[in-house]
Amino acid sequence: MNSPFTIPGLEHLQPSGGSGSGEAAGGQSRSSAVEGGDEARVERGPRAASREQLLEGLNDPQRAAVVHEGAPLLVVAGAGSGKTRVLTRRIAWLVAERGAHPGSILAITFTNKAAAEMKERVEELVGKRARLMWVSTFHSACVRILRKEADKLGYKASFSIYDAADSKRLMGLVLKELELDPKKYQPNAVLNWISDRKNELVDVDEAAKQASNAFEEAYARAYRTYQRRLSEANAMDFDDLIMATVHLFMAFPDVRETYRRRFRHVLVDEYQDTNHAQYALIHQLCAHDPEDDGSAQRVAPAELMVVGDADQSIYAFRGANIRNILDFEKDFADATSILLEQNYRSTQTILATANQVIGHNKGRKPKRLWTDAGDGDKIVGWVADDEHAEARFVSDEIDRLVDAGARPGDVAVFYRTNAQSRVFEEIFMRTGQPYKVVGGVRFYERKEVRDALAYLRVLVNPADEISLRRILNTPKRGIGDRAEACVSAYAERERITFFEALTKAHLAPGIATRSLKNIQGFVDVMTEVAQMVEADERPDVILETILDRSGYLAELEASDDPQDGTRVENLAELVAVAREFAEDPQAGPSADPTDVEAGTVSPGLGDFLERVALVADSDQIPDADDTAGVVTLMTLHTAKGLEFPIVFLTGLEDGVFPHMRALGDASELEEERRLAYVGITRARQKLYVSRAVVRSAWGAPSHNPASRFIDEFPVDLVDWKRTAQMAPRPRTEYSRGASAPMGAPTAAGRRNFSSAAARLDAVSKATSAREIPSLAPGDRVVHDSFGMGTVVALEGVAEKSVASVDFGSAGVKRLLLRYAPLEKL
Ligand SMILES: Nc1ncnc2c1ncn2[C@@H]1O[C@H](COP(=O)(O)OP(=O)(O)OP(=O)(O)O)[C@@H](O)[C@H]1O
Ligand SMILES: [Mg+2]
Repeated sequence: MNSPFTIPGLEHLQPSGGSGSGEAAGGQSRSSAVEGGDEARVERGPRAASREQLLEGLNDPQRAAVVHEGAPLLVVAGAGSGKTRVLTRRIAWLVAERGAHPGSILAITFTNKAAAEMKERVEELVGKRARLMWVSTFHSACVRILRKEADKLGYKASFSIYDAADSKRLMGLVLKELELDPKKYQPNAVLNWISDRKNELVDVDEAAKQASNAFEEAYARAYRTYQRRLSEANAMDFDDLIMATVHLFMAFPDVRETYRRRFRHVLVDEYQDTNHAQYALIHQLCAHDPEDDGSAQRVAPAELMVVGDADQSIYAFRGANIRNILDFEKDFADATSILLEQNYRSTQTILATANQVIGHNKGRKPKRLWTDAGDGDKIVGWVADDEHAEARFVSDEIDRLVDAGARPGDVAVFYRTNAQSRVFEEIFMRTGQPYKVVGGVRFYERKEVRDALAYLRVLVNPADEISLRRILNTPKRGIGDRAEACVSAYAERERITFFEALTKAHLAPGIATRSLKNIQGFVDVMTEVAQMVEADERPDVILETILDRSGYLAELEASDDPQDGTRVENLAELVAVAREFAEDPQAGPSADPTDVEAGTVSPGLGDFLERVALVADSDQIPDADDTAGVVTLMTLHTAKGLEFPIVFLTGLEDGVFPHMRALGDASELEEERRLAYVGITRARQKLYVSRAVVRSAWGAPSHNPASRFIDEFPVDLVDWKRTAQMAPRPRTEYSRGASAPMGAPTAAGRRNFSSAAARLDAVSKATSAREIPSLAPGDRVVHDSFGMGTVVALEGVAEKSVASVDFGSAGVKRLLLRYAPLEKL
């Protein structure tokens, strides 16, 4: 079956195929989060690679990094210089040549997807025992530690992991409890503030001390209450995972000692994007122990290797601290650095452009990054009238490239913000070009999926109040807000959890008899199914049982709303995900070798929930083998670490990229420029840059001047195939704003305004009731989420017309035409 982690409705857009070559001159190649390349030549199977094979295809400094022993090692180098390749080979080298036990290796990657690929490569080199390594993101590694040690922090091992939506709900409750005006204190703003504190390891008490005005005091109070409620719910948010692990090590030196004894080798990719908390964690494991006066039997610190590129630091907004890489030699005694200077990814043209752009950032260490891949093609520039014309250009150009022998899987389209994918999706749907949006609408964010997961979480952790309240009256079972409030008040008074209060609801004052009966029914079902969890029943079986026993499925099935049909299918998909997990815990992109594989424990519901909780945006990158026929769309942030033969860098406009927010801020502008550097250096052979003169953002069309980054491109390396139509000044078009006079719309501009107005109109129609298209069986249609389909049947009349449409692998859907975002082709 398809990967369970793809978005239902888009799976049909994944033909198969794929080949690889790590050599830029090697023609067709696939995208890869780590390295494609000559790894493919290394024999698969249990036989370990020879010493020569482990060092094959590495240059001298790369080899030096692989075989380095002892002191902390920093590999700094520009994009595409083989940092990730070196890290991967070093792991294999440690196991194969230095006799390191795989279980003594902790390797940190930025995404679960990258971790899975890295593990696979190492396994190819050293065989199955590679599975005992910890190759994971910071978050996954911390979860594994915390599951074992949770009790020391006052948590149960079954703690829930709250994602952004859960945290927001909880913050809503917190703000209410503290009677903070929701207009002044937005949940997201408070959460961001708290996240910043956690990334800096500032705990609740410290934050309260630091607060210097009434606003901050209120934030600090919200932080305190939020943490209290998280811990009452036996839950942690994402930032807690790291902070709690650091605090654990600080508070329990013996625990830290255990992990220092265990991890003899720590390796970190993308080190430039670590934040302070992550840095502290590495420090705990790898720095000399300041309390070690030689008297106690302390363990020597682990061998540490970090690789990174300060020019690619793009997560400052999430607390990443570029100083971590700049100060490495200060932070770790007797550290060594190795520089890599040869780029193996891109042509000279692409590299020169990237180097020149990033050269505009101040206070960076200049780097010499060179390639012997040859000049390659010039960069192609295109100025479109509006964003639709830009998308058309990209689409036409892809057609042309494919006719000339390229595969759609070789192509990536990048943009600054998620919302920009929409126009590209529209045109690809029209032309029938299969595509994949990485990090778009997420399967796990759909309501029904979240509801189902909330049920499971409560079964594992009844203290999880947010999940419990979510499902208490979903489906509707006659437990109203009033009853919920009574239970909540009772819980607070008795200092018991919300679930316990439910079991004793008859003792809580003010609840109507009918509500009591309904509460009892709910508690009975949960208690009964929880016994299956106790008995270690398979996650898929538990899921099916609870969907059935809770009445959730029945309610959807009885509904006339065609959307509910889709919901049932999504739940079926979730059951399939759980089944696949039960049968093969290694499956899925965030696979992590746990004790499960060691054969000690069978994969339980808790393991399944953990897997699901840790699936990050970027994990929707399809497997290389699935992507040969699929164009990849993604934001620049998601593109980090990847490579593609052909790249379209779109929306190069001031206010779009660089982002509006950064225009007035020198340091944010530098971060945007690093993002541009990341984008340009993803391209191996061919780079396109484009911009739109008029763009409708949030519905209102605006004239955006050309991105200032375009000014920074070497003029002679860009071949402008089309320049702005309205300002025919070919010699000045590189300069910012020259082609798009503000406030002076030309005829073309006005046309765009009116077409934008028409689109707006269409949008507002689409969100309310819409005109019912006249359809006949056999008609081709396109749906906003399911893509292209064929009408197979029609029923009902006028307002009640329902069409059954076959959307290929997304299945046949019944859609109420009055509301469905459906267009006849
Ligand atoms: N010595 C080498 N010979 C041939 N190809 C190489 C060599 N080193 C790296 N490569 C190839 O160059 C490409 C870039 O390597 P890699 O992804 O490891 O670079 P990176 O430094 O991690 O890049 P980024 O900064 O973008 O993360 C890959 O296709 C890799 O297989
Ligand atoms: Mg890399």
